[in-house]
Amino acid sequence: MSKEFITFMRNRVSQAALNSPAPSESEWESILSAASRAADHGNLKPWRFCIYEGEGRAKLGQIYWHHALSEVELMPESKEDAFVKKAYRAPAVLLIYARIQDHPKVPPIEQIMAASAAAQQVLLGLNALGYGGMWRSGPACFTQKTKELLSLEKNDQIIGLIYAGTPKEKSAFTPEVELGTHLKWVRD
Ligand SMILES: Cc1cc2nc3c(=O)[nH]c(=O)nc-3n(C[C@H](O)[C@H](O)[C@H](O)COP(=O)(O)O)c2cc1C
Repeated sequence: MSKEFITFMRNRVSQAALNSPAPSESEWESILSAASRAADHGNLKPWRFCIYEGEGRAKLGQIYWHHALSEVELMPESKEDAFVKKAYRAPAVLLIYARIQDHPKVPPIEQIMAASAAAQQVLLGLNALGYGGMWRSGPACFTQKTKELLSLEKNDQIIGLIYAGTPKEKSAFTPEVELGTHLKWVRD
């Protein structure tokens, strides 16, 4: 099992092209429970999850659109559809954000790291159940305007959106891994 698990992690790939079905409610619960075992300094559990699916994605699409309206002067109304459609790139979209607490020993960056670790666990969990996922972000993830539109708190930090569903095609390739220049041993 341990060797298989290493191979499974080694060969993980993102999937941009995703169809229905997305994970069921109980599958999401098991993925997100497993993701909630991410490393977490101070046991703060800073990750928060919100799943948009079905027509719920229209709400997310409207957030993309209203964010764009707030950023671009004279944005033509005709562009609304294109922004809303982004939320429909997959049958489900998981928003992950970190709820940052003031803590004497755990600075915000560590809370963001813990929530990011949870996001990576989500990707693995999706693949483990036969689903595909793609972690996306973009400048809109890092503005106060988006937080307002999502009714998040001022100090919350968006980690990203994981688009989830069933891969349109099974990935046949083994991703390249270049460890050489990323690893140094210090032994004496
Ligand atoms: C924090 C974060 C944000 C990302 N945002 C985007 C994005 O907005 N658009 C995109 O195409 N890929 C984005 N990616 C990269 C993809 O999720 C994916 O990792 C990349 O396409 C490489 O594919 P692979 O995971 O199969 O190696 C992001 C990755 C991370 C970790």
